[in-house]
Amino acid sequence: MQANTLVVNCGSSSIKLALFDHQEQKISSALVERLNTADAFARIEGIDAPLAIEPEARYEQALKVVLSAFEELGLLDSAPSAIGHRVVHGGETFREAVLIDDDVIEGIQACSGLAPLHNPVNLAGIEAMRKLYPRVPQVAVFDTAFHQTLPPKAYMYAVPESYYRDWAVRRYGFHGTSHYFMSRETARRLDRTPATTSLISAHLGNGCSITAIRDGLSVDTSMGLTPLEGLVMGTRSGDVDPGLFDYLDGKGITAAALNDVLNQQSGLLGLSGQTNDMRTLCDLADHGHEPSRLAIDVFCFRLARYIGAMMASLNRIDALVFTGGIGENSSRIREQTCNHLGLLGFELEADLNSAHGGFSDGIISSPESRFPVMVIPTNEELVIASEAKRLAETPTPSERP
Ligand SMILES: Nc1ncnc2c1ncn2[C@@H]1O[C@H](COP(=O)(O)OP(=O)(O)O)[C@@H](O)[C@H]1O
Ligand SMILES: CC(=O)OP(=O)(O)O
Ligand SMILES: [Mg+2]
Repeated sequence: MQANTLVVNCGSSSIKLALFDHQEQKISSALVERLNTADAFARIEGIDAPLAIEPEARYEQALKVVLSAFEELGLLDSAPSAIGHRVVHGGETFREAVLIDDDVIEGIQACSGLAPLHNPVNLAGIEAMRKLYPRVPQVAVFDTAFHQTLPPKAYMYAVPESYYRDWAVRRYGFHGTSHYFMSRETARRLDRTPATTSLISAHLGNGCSITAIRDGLSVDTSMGLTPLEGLVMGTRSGDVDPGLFDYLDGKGITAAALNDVLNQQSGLLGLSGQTNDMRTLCDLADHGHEPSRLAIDVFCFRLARYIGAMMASLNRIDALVFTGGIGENSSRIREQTCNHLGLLGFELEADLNSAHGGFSDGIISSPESRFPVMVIPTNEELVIASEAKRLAETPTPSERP
């Protein structure tokens, strides 16, 4: 079976690829890891042997290796008909997915300062794919797009209003493609329409964010101007007192240096001193490593506080939904978080929560719970593929009759 749409998600040290057919069924996926190091490798779903990637390979070289393997396996014709890229920050310029041209690339570059860990590498992937497939329509799908419906009371910071007017300082929110998928999939599973479904969506991966979705629209979210605000994450601190910047400036740590620390050396890694990986952290805590236990406690408590906060934006809750690597796989994190929320009426059913060694898919709350709690695996790739296909098939103004 040959692919129609290719989805590319370039991270700082990894590339995730997915191939979809004409019916939007996934036919394969691949993951490149440890990019820019001597032990870079790629793996294609269902194939045991890893593909060798040259040491210190850049995006284009790594992509070529995977794409040739897809071709050899008969999964990809000489070229796909559309390519969809995940782009993290679209600022106020991009309110929805767009076909990529030189102006779009410039627009994405202009937003790079607001997502320095993400946008430059997303662009590296776009540039590489444009070189490899110059004639294939390529589409950018933004993490920020779904949050364009936030009301001003949720997106404005209480700072001088001119910061918004002059410098576009506001909450943008991220992981929008995942939260959008959650809103549609939750509605489908509850036999409702998206426009009548309200939920709290907790996306817990390496980056973590939570969104209040009212009648299918994002109305509040924990990430802000950049993907640093909000929940505790793998290496990101989430919320801190902004007074920290001046205080540590007095100790010789500049704002730029502190920003790097808060993005790359904080969160679970900073608190535990060991790892940003939640699975490893849970093992360490089980073996009595106190800093790891503390990191988990801070993670769950912050998350519980945010679940409470998101209720202020909703007039009904059809479900609290967990997703992302941690949300989908860690019964322990879901349990510890919901244990803070008894007063609000969230109650898990232990057997449902811990079925399948932690991995869950479906309802995990008890019949007594005031609100259903669910686990739903996210599928950002599917949303990106369907946006890419839709835009690639939309006639451009010059093609319209
Ligand atoms: N069984 C598990 N228990 C706890 N954490 C897990 C488990 N499986 C995966 N995770 C965690 O999920 C996180 C990665 O989430 P994922 O959504 O795959 O990341 P990314 O944001 O890179 O897509 C890691 O912290 C990993 O340890
Ligand atoms: C925006 C963001 O945090 O993305 P990720 O989870 O991929 O780091
Ligand atoms: Mg992710």
